[in-house]
Amino acid sequence: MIGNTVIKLENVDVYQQKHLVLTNVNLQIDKGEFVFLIGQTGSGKSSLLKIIYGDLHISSGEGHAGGYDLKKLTDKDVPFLRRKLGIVFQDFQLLTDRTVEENLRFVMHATGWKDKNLIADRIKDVLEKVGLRSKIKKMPHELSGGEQQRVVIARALLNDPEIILADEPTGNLDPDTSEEIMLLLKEISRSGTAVLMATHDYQLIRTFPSRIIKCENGKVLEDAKIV
Ligand SMILES: Nc1ncnc2c1ncn2[C@@H]1O[C@H](COP(=O)(O)OP(=O)(O)OP(=O)(O)O)[C@@H](O)[C@H]1O
Repeated sequence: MIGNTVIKLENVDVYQQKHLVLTNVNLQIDKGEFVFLIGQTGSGKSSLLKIIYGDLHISSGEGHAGGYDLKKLTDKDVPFLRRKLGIVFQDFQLLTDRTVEENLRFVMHATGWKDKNLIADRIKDVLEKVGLRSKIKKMPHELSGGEQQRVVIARALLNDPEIILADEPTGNLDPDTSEEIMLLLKEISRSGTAVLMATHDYQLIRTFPSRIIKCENGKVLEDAKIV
């Protein structure tokens, strides 16, 4: 984090291969902010998130995320950058052959945690935060879709990230469960972790008014309105 700023992109062009997806992107997200990211299919939302988590490189412009200079990012830096970013994507699902606790422990080992007691405490901590302390020994298939998504959010919180990047986190959930997940993400942002959430769910945006940015015609627009 630089000052209170978690993400800062200045005049960034976003390419997928040779295809220019977004031009001259300027974006700042501060500690604890909640931001919706909207735009039609193919407008560049995922590409924008990929720039932030180091999956696409910045060729022109300047970018910082989680204290890293994205332009100077090396392959070795990427796992460390991702510890500063909690990633909640539909394709980062739980491992189906192990319990909630084992899923969380797996990530902790992969991100360098060694002390058994600290690991156990942290797992309890994040499950408490998402209201699933009692489900620690359950297998993913024993949980509802909303509960599974809460575990995914708990997993994203393990390394105390500066921001959660969420790509359609309510995409597979019914309206009531979607609202519960939104309430949780809002609460997380209030406690200081910023949230950037890509969504197509305008009803959810109406229910939880927040800053909205929009990918449209190759640009990222601020103060977007939904109709
Ligand atoms: N790996 C890739 N190689 C080449 N072009 C790509 C690649 N991934 C995406 N694109 C192109 O980049 C553009 C932006 O795609 P992106 O996935 O960022 O859109 P999106 O707004 O996230 O869409 P959705 O809402 O469907 O997830 C599209 O034109 C897409 O075809």
